[in-house]
Amino acid sequence: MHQYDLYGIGAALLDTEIEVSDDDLQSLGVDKGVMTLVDDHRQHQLVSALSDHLVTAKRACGGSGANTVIAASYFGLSTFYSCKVAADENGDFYRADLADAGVAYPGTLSEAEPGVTGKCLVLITPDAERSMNTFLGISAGLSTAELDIEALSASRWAYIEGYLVSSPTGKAAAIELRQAAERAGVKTSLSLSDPAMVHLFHDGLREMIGDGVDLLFCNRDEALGFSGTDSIAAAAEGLKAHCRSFAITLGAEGALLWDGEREYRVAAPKVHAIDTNGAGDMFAGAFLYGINRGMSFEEAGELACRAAGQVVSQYGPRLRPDQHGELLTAEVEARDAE
Ligand SMILES: Nc1ncnc2c1ncn2[C@@H]1O[C@H](COP(=O)(O)OP(=O)(O)OP(=O)(O)O)[C@@H](O)[C@H]1O
Ligand SMILES: O=C(O)C(=O)C[C@H](O)[C@H](O)CO
Repeated sequence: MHQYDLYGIGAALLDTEIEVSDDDLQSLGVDKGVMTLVDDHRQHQLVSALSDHLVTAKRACGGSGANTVIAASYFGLSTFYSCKVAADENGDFYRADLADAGVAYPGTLSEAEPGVTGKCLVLITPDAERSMNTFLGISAGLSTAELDIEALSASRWAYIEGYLVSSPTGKAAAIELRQAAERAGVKTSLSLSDPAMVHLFHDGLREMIGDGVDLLFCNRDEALGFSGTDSIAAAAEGLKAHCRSFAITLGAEGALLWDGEREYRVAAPKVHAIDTNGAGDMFAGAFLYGINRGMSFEEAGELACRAAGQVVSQYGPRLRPDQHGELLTAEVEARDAE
């Protein structure tokens, strides 16, 4: 009997989203389409330069891994999340937001230390692309101290955010989590997170993956960068050496899935995309829900594409709680109609 369906780990970040033009990105010197680590000062500088463009006044706890685990929780999985916040207002907010979403967390999250909770400034261009400037704050010190091996051992699946590779202690925590999961017979999954992480920390990601995870998530650029090729077919072959199954997301073209035996292409619904922040995170959350509930890769991929299609049609990396239930109802109706 498993206490949790999904145990995740990642950086705890509060998101602020701002709509900008490509000219804004250029004049502010922001790299488009990737996550760049910045200090507090640079983040403030960007926010004040763009304060009249603000699109999300509402704070929500983000960070890629949290977006995934919260989505999985709203779909109906029992979830646990390891992360680190500071003893500040954002830290209190983050803890409350996780609890509201029904996500359990380790005791260490309640013993927050002095410092600053991490923040992510997400700049959205008219082509719906997201360019992120992240100040990790106290999340840079996320470490094995935030792991709860008992909770992990009582879980069905583990999910590791690849962004952790940028912090030496975060990477060590990710590796220990994977190894503990392997010892306890918990299935392992990991997201390569961002093309910049693949480019800057390729070897670190290899260490985090070890002899291979059960399920690897990545997008097109991450797959190509990780495999050092410019063809998706070749990248897919290359990835098979590092995992027992994968889901490669392909933006508006949906996803390429491999369940260890067969490959499947799943189409994305036609939507008007305005903000792709968190699209990959939602895909992973919905997909993990699906396979936890016994769906085939193809069925889980269809649900994940529908859910991610909804996320890119609205601002912010998360859906409202009720939207998860609506997606599941639509899923059942679509299957009944087949
Ligand atoms: N324009 C779009 N139209 C429909 N669905 C989309 C679109 N863009 C993304 N999606 C959905 O989101 C999923 C993930 O998108 P993508 O491959 O761009 O991942 P990503 O780059 O990791 O996203 P992000 O890093 O911004 O979270 C896709 O598989 C698809 O289901
Ligand atoms: O868009 C992505 O790839 C993300 O991972 C989303 C961000 O990490 C997250 O919302 C930032 O807090």
